[in-house]
Amino acid sequence: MRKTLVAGNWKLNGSKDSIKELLGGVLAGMSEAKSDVAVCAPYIYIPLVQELLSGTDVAYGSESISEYDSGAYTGEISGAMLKDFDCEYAIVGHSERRTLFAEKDSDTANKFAAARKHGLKPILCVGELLEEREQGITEEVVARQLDAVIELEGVEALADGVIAYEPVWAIGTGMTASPQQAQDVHAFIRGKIAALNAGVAEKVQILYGGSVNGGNADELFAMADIDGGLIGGASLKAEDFLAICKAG
Ligand SMILES: O=C[C@H](O)COP(=O)(O)O
Repeated sequence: MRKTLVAGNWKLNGSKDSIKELLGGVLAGMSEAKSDVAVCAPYIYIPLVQELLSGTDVAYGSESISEYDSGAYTGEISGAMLKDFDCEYAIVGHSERRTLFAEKDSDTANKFAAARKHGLKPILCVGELLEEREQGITEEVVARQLDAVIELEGVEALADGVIAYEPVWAIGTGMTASPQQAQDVHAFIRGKIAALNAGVAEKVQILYGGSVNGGNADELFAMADIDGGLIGGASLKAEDFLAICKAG
C-alpha cells in the first residue's frame, strides 16, 4: 500500500517572516495530517527551512536542481549543495521550468539523474498543455516526458523518486482536472511503468498537481492511482495546506 504524500511547491514566493509563520502554522497542525508532508522552497530559504524543520515530521527540498555537479555554471545549485542542507526532495521538470525557462525533456532527465546521484528524491513533473489535451495527445506527451528519464536512468530509477502529473491547464487556474480525468492519466502512467517493471509501478507514488485545495483533495486522493498532491497556491497558507494534508 502506497502512503500519500502532500508536497508544497512555494515557487517564487515567501520571505523570512512569512516562512516562519507558514511553517509554524503547519507544524502546529501536523498531528492531524493523514499524509506524509513536504515543502519545496526557493533555494535561498532552504537553510531557514532546515533550521525550522529539522527533527520534525515535515520533509523539505528544492524547486529545481542543477544537472551539473560543480564548475563554471553561474547561478546553479548542485545536488551536493542541497544534500549539504539535508534536503530530501528536488522537483524536476516542473512545467514552469519547461515553458518559461526552456528546459527540455533531456534537461529534466539529467536533473532527475543528478538528484538520484546525490541521494535526493526527484519529484518528476509531467503533464500536457491545454492544446495538447484538445488534440487528444495527452498520453503521447506524458509518455515522451517519462521516456526521457527511463531511457537515461532505466525504469528502476523511477522507484527512487516521485512522479507528479500536472496538467498545465490546471496549474494556478482554479480549473482542477476532475478526479476521473486525473485518474485516467495516473492509470496510464502506472500502466506504462508496469509494462516495464511491475514492482516499480506498484511502488512509485504518483501525485496530482493543479489547483488542489481543501475542497477537492479528498475526492482526488480517493482515486486508485492518485497518491497525493503537489500543491502550489494552497501551500502558501498554513490553514489551506493543512486542509489538504488532512485529506485522503
Ligand atoms: O507545483 C505545483 C503546481 O504547479 C500546482 O500549482 P497550483 O496548486 O497553484 O495550481
